[in-house]
Amino acid sequence: MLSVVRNFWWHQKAKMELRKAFENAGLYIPLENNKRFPKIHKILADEEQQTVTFIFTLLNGMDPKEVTKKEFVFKQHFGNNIEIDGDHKRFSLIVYLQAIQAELTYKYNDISPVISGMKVPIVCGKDRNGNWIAFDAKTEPNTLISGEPGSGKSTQLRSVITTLIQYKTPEELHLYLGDLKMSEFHLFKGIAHVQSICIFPKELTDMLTHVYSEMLKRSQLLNEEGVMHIDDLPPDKRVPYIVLAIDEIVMVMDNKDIKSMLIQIDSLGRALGIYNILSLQRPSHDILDTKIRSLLTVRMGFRTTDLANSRIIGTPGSEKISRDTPGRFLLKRDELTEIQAPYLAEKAAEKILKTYKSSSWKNRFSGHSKASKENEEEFSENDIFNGGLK
Ligand SMILES: Nc1ncnc2c1ncn2[C@@H]1O[C@H](COP(=O)(O)OP(=O)(O)OP(=O)(O)O)[C@@H](O)[C@H]1O
Repeated sequence: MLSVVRNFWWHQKAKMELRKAFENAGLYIPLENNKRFPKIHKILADEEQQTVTFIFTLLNGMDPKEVTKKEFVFKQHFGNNIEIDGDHKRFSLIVYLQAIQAELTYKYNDISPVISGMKVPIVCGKDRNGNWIAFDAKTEPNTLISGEPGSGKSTQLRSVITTLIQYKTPEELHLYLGDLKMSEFHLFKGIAHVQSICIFPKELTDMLTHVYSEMLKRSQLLNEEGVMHIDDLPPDKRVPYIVLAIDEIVMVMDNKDIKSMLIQIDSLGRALGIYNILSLQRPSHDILDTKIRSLLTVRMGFRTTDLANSRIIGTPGSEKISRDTPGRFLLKRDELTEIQAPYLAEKAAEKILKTYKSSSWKNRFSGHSKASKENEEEFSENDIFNGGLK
């Protein structure tokens, strides 16, 4: 009985607080001696998720834009951790009772139980409820990481790649890295998993040509063996997973050959065990046209300058991320989730990676190496650019 009473009073208090917020936000219709407020339909408390959700509808004639414009008033009443969503009439206001963790130090041991069992785990970070979030590139093969300078993209790539190196052997996973900013991937030089680190567009073209020809070979192999996925190949014919990661693609997306190969790799890579992660500072419709965007199904939207940028990434709300929280981003998969990325400093990464270095390491496509010439002999330009997989 006591809990029923407590529940009733709690509901009344929450309702009154929302009414006060409507009043301060000017969301009401004045009557002679009274005010008509939006209709509150439901107040739901979720103990597990630590949220309170209000569902309300505006009265006819009320401007829905006022709700988002007056978001600050709702924050004054319910705190900074709220989310307002709705269209022209019906809205939800979610109040998060637990703030997202602002700093999260990268520790492989914390991540390891979450990714256990995944084939090619891509670590994201922690959500509001303190749960680690990661996904398997085997089922979600192509990812876009985007956001303005200093928002945390390179750091995130560093954590993702460092995690993969610790999780898979060099026989199980090959990494192909494009470092067009010439800033990040030097850390991975000498790592046995890493086949190549490219810093110039020509090297990148050679590297992609190689990955593309590998894709054709794998496709033929699956055909010959009559299987649908590289995981189903007989043990003596197994091939490693490939992760292709390119930091800052803006420099090369006007190169038609590179764009064409990326589109084909992203379209066909899933069953062939070839996965792609692209990072990009300033998204625009020119760089991320609809074709490539539709293939990059996972999006990590770090802080952006405005809503237009966030929309291109597919993470509206990224423009609201504060400068004071680098590493904070919105993860778009089926749903949009706010995440804090782990922080792995360069020095800490160097320490982890030391044990994975090989003294016989060679950077395959650096300086336009002969490996690309071998591929050119195996596959003609027609194979590569005019649908050799048909
Ligand atoms: N997950 C994180 N947690 C805490 N701080 C972070 C995190 N990620 C990045 N930072 C801080 O933000 C700084 C910039 O990060 P980073 O270089 O990854 O940004 P970026 O988006 O790649 O920038 P640019 O596009 O200019 O290279 C880092 O030096 C670090 O101080």
